[in-house]
Amino acid sequence: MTPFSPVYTYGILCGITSLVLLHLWSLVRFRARTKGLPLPPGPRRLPFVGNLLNVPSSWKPWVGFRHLAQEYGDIVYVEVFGRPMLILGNPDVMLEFLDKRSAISSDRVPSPLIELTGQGYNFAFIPYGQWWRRHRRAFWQQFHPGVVPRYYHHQQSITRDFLAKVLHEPTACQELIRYCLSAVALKAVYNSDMHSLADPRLSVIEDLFVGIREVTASMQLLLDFCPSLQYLPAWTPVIGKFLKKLSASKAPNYHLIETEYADAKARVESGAIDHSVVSNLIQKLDEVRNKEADLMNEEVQIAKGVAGVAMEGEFDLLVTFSTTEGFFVAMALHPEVQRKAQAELDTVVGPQRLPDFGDRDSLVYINAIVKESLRWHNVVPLGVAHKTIEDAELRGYFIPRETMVVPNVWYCVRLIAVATRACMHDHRYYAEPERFNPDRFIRDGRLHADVLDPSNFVFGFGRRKCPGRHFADAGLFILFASVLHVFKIELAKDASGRPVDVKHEQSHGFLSQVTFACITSDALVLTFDRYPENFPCVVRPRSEEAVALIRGSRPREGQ
Ligand code: HEM
Repeated sequence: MTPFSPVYTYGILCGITSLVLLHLWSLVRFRARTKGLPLPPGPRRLPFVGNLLNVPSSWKPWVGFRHLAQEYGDIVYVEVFGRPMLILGNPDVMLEFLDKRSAISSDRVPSPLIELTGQGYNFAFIPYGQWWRRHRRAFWQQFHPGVVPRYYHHQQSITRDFLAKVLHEPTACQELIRYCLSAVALKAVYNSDMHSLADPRLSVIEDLFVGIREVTASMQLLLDFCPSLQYLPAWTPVIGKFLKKLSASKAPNYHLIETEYADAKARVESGAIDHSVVSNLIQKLDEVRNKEADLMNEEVQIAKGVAGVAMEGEFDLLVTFSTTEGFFVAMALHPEVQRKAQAELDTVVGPQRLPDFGDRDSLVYINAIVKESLRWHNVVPLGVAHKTIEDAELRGYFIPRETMVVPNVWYCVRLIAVATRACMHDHRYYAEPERFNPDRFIRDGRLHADVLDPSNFVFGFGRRKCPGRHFADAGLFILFASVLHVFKIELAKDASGRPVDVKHEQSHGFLSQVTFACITSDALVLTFDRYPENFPCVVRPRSEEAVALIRGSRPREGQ
């Protein structure tokens, strides 16, 4: 058969006709699905790659997404390699689609990143369905608002231990924050103690962070849209190095979960009684022990996974850590906020004791600082993407099933937190969001219900909303109140004794950490890093009474 033979030509024509018919047929089917509704507005799509070139892949993609929103509106539709994506840029539309209609918008986009970072056990990334529901239920039973007070004691005593350690070693403040949060999680989840920075589990946790810190939104999108890239060899420029770093987290991750679970199980089986998350889960296994073996195996898997997520689902710890780090930087940059907080603490708590959870309702300004910290340094600027499970209509637009939904939380939090929703349209407020200003949440000496709460956005949406939020919020409260009660947080000094000039920034990763440019007096940029060794804050005790208070506070159990 030559290239010009009739059979050859006929074959080609048949092929082209079939492709055209297939395309027309899928168009007709798509039209039938849309019921005449248009897709949401968005940039023009190119053949095959779609909007690949329009999806922001540069520094801080949430800024790029905001530009798309400014051009196309609150609901922007793009497609990359035929896969649909919706970008929501307005708080009302986020709540409408992801909260109120969460029955259809709570799926996850399968991503190669999950296995690559050793997060296969993490139900945060499991598709919406029965398996996810069983994990979520088991997790919620250990972390709903009714049971979180069970952990207050650990959160409080480990925070006090943190104060003593910072007093002793103020230059290690940043590492001690990581220690404090990891120790609380370890105690609450496995009833296991962590006593110092030398604990080897801390470096395991640090290794976990290495992988996730590498995940930028653009890399995530690239891998999500072209999963086969994960099989590229390690020597491949850029992607190979990225993949290698990700996989460094995998082994330590599983090791930590398995070892801690086995230790906790041995304790439970020896009859020791504690109320840690994992022992509660193991005790619950008794309910299914005599039923089918498969069911039992599944329940063990769920218990391990739930404990693993609560302990170091690398995401949670890093988010809480970055929020706390942002708080320290905010305090150093805003001494007036510190003074106000300390005046409140002096009045409500007084110099004779440290704050505790019983003070929470009276510490209005501290509560506002917690809210403002969550808003100001918004660690998950694009939330965690959801996916739709069926075709939907949103404000007159057709949203196809399997659309990835990205809420640009950074944009909405930056805008709304200045005051009420109406202020989103008020240009006078647009300059304000960069300022750390807890007063924006207070009216007449109380937290004001009309001011939109950042928790409604930074913890995500609907059925996927962060189930660890009450635990995280309690931990942030006790840590911030205790630190401010006894310490002054100041900017570090340069060699000539002048405070370094610090500019707060957000890193461009999926989890956006605190970065800062420290500028010396001769205007030389010292550091501009995501995780600099040079924490630009110095922490010192407020007074001799504060030192006595820290030293006299109750030591932790087991010490
Ligand atoms: C400041 C601290 C925290 C922030 C800002 C935060 C934020 C988030 C966000 C944005 C999501 C995704 C929600 C969505 O898909 O719409 C999430 C999910 C999740 N978070 Fe948190 N989180 C924090 C702390 C924690 C802590 C301490 C824990 C564990 C004790 C935790 C456990 C989880 C879990 C298990 C999920 C997955 C939920 C699911 O997919 O069903 N988080 N979090």
